[in-house]
Amino acid sequence: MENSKLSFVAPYLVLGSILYFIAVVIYRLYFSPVARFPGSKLTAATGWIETYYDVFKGGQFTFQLQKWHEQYGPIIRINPDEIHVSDPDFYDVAYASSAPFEKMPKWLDRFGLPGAVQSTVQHELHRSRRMTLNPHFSKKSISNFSWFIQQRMDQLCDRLLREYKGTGEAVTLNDAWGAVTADIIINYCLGFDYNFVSYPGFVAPFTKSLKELALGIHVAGHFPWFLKLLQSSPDWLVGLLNPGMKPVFSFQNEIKKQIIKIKELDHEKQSTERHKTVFTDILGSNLPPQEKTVTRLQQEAAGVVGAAIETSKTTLSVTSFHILHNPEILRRLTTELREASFSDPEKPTWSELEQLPYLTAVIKEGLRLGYGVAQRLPRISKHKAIQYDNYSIPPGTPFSMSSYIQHTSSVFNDCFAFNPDRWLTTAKVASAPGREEKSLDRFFVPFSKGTRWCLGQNLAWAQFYIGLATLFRRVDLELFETGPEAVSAAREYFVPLPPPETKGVRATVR
Ligand code: HEM
Repeated sequence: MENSKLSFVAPYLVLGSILYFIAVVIYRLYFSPVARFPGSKLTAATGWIETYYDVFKGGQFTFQLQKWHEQYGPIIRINPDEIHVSDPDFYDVAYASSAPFEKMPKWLDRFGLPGAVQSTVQHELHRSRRMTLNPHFSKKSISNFSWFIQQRMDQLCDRLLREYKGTGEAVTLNDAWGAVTADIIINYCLGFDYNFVSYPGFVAPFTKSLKELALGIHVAGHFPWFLKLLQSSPDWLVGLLNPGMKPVFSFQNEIKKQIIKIKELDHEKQSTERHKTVFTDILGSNLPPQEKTVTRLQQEAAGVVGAAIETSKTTLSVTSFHILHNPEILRRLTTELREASFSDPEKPTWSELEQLPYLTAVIKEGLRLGYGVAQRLPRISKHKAIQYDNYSIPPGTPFSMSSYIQHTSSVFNDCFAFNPDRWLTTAKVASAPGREEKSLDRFFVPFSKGTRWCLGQNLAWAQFYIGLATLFRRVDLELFETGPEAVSAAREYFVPLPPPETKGVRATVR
């Protein structure tokens, strides 16, 4: 009896689903507010195309966007809901500093950190969170901490000279930079010193786990239920299934302990701490109590640390590769560093290093070809349409641009070549014939622009100046079995990654 009921209903269910699917596709293709935007009909009809390129083809959606732009023009629809623009001049509109743009609600949970500043959807909530954090990342605040960056770089160079010099053994610079960067950011934000720089081969289980986490970003973005399932499972079970995640759990537990400890200190003691952590700032702010819960603080801290490590590590590795791969660049850089006069010749300050034109140009070129966050950065204008050429992007529609596509656009002549000299001329460029000519800096967007631009860029700049100057002043490195593919952007997992078979930027010490 039950069986015959089921066999009666089943065909109607199947037919109903097919009709629903057809109706959705017809709506998306012909009646959606973004139906008239150019682009592939297939990706306009279903979000599975994005999932296919991101998850099943391994971080290929960003590169597919570029191919679609070549085919359909500068403004395209990239999935049923979202518009992508490839026009260097539009960046100042899409990421305008005066615009109260929001982020996409569907990405709120993809890092598993919905309480973190970078996940925040609403403009006002983001503003209050960001204003609390801003002073901690001001230039003055970072300058006061630059002694630690120098100290950690000296420790790294001492080890390279003591353990690697003349041995022929190669060091993987990605790991070395990962260790330094993680030490710096964790100490600066949380007040712990893990001393990853002292680990064998500079490989710490924690930084290894972060790499693995990055590889999960597309699965978490496209299948949020999977992340929720992992988060609701006990740590011991996830650790059993994926032992690589254990260091992340213990890091999160330590953050929790630290927050509880700081919460227990009274106000006076908090403000006299030797080095103030981000928690001290948030707890001492006038944010409402729901913003000061242990869970929210834990997510904010993990978010800041996560945002810092992979981006800085990639940029420093890419820059180091290009310096070592181009003898003329290495020669000019080391000559400038040797001939400059510093108040303390052994330890130039960040502000003294900023005055060096060639070092600055090398860092900028490293940031350009490191792409920072290679994935597109969607924004939503809630109430006002955004105009691009003859197209009006309706309010509530996500629109995005990508640093990868911006930095490989025609404004950067021979865009894949590492050419610091492009930053040394004052010549202006136009993104197309007849358009306004602007300085190249206007097209430089590794930290994005607008209200959501990188919170940690002062710390990033300080690390790059002090880090690269110390390494290339003190250590004579030579690339070891490393070609350009080791720093090529072959996959996009939020940050750009080289092909999986590459072994990183390896070098011996002469
Ligand atoms: C090479 C180094 C870095 C690059 C290229 C970079 C790039 C970026 C970009 C493009 C964004 C915007 C992301 C978005 O719109 O979703 C961003 C945001 C952010 N970055 Fe960085 N970043 C770097 C280093 C750092 C460091 C060292 C820190 C930590 C101190 C940091 C913390 C953050 C945070 C917290 C946000 C979110 C800001 C917000 O939503 O208001 N970043 N970063």
